[in-house]
Amino acid sequence: MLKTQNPTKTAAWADLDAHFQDMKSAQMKDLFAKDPERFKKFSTKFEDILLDYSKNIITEDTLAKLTQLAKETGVEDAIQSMFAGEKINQTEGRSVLHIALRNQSNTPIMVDGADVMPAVNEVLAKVETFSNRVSSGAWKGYTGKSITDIVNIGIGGSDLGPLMVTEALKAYKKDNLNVHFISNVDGTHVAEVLKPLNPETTLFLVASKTFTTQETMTNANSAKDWFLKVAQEEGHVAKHFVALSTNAKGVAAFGIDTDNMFEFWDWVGGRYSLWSAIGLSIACAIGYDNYKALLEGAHAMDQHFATTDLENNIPVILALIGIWYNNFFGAESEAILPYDQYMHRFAAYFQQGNMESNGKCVDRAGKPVDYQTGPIIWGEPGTNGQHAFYQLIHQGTKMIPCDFIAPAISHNQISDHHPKLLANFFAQTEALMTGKTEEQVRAEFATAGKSAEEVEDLVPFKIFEGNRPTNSILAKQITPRTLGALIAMYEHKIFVQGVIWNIFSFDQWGVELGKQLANQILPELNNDEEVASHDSSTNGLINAYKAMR
Ligand SMILES: O=P(O)(O)OC[C@H]1O[C@@](O)(CO)[C@@H](O)[C@@H]1O
Repeated sequence: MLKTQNPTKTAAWADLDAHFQDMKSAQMKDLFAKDPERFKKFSTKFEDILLDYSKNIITEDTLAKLTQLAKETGVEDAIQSMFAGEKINQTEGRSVLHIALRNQSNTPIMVDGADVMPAVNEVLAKVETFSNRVSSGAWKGYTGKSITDIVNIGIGGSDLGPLMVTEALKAYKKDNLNVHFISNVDGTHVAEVLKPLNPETTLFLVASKTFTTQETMTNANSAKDWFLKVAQEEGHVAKHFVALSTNAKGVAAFGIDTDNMFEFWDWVGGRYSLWSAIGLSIACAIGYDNYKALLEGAHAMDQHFATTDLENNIPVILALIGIWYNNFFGAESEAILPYDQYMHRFAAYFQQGNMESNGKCVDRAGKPVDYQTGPIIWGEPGTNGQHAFYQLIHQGTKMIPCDFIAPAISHNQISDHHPKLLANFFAQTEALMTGKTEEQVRAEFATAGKSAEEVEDLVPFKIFEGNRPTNSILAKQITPRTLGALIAMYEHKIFVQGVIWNIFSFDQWGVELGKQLANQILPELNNDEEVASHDSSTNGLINAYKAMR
């Protein structure tokens, strides 16, 4: 069980509050000027990943006080509890063991007195066999043809992870296989994905932990109708549909042979499930060996997280810096900005990972919190973001802590593209930290031959206050191992923040009400009668819809 401790009642929090009074006007430029060793002190390496957290409004004293907060809120014990398989997902009575899915050391991990590793390894072996058969062409469809297209049907954690990883590792994709993703219940998504495909050579992975999710089951049934319209016989379904789920009964009821089911367990959270059978599309797309390397990278980060003291623990450092801005500077969002087009879904993945984990307002004692918890996560690849929202990050009224991520080596070495990308990667965090003073603006105008009178009115708009915090994560290259480590790093950052905020990070009750009301409204849409069972807005909208269709 996790310790229940209101963080704001700790001595460390009071100490941080006082410290913040000194730091709120601190300028990073001054901190760098005072300490030429600053980069060395506030950067660290993990394998081929360099984390530079020196462009933050922190001192060694800040980090010491934040680390004390982690100690007083039980982070060290919480880490051990998670790795020991304790049921820390308390409201659902479950362990939280995505770390077991990638436990390449194969050390026993106990749940209810049984080691889960044999079952984990059995499913991994099945994933290996299956993905090798599909990617080698040995798996044949009902007309004897090899599979050319894989369609993952899932949503949330049963979509975002496989999608993000197969995009991020597209450089490793098998040439003979295309992978597609259907998630939205909007008929457009299934229609557009299936349009170019051939039922004879298409394999569907129905990915759903519960096998009850409305969008996924609707899309899966439409896909099955599309397939049977050509294949005709129900018996052919077995060669073209597999299920990734914890719910064998639901899988059988849908009409998928449970021999074609890849199971996982209730101690795998949906948003932490890409390491489980939900990752089957990844293994098919990039090959099992690369999928294993992804797991190995995450495992290496797990071992760092579980064995490194708080002061040098990378997920802990990132978590504490995030809390510093979220709870003391009042920052309400964080941007993840990968300077790598393949990583274009990385921020979206952590919208669920972070916001579904820590978007909570009730603490572990069941009491409403009176402090900020999870931030809003957003972001787009660089350099595109620079031409979209960096204006606000540089000169807006909001502090937006940003994580800049870039590979030193691109998978696509075309002329001088990558050096230009990296120049922007380096320049943006420098600009956000240093800004541009009024004197510098005036000097630039003077150098351009502009008289003071000419430009007087423009000067205020060209000033950059700077002092905008960023982390820089420079990886040698985005390989399966590196990506696995990066994902695990952020997973553990989220975990640490949830522990400190005294919330439960592994349930998601907040997604239930909308579904419940949608199920009540759905039958009301199946007739032309006027509805009056809701508020006037919802009634008005539904009735207007009925009048339009
Ligand atoms: O994998 P499944 O059971 O279909 O759930 C899909 C997604 O739906 C949720 O919103 C929970 O209902 C996410 O937590 C989850 O990843």
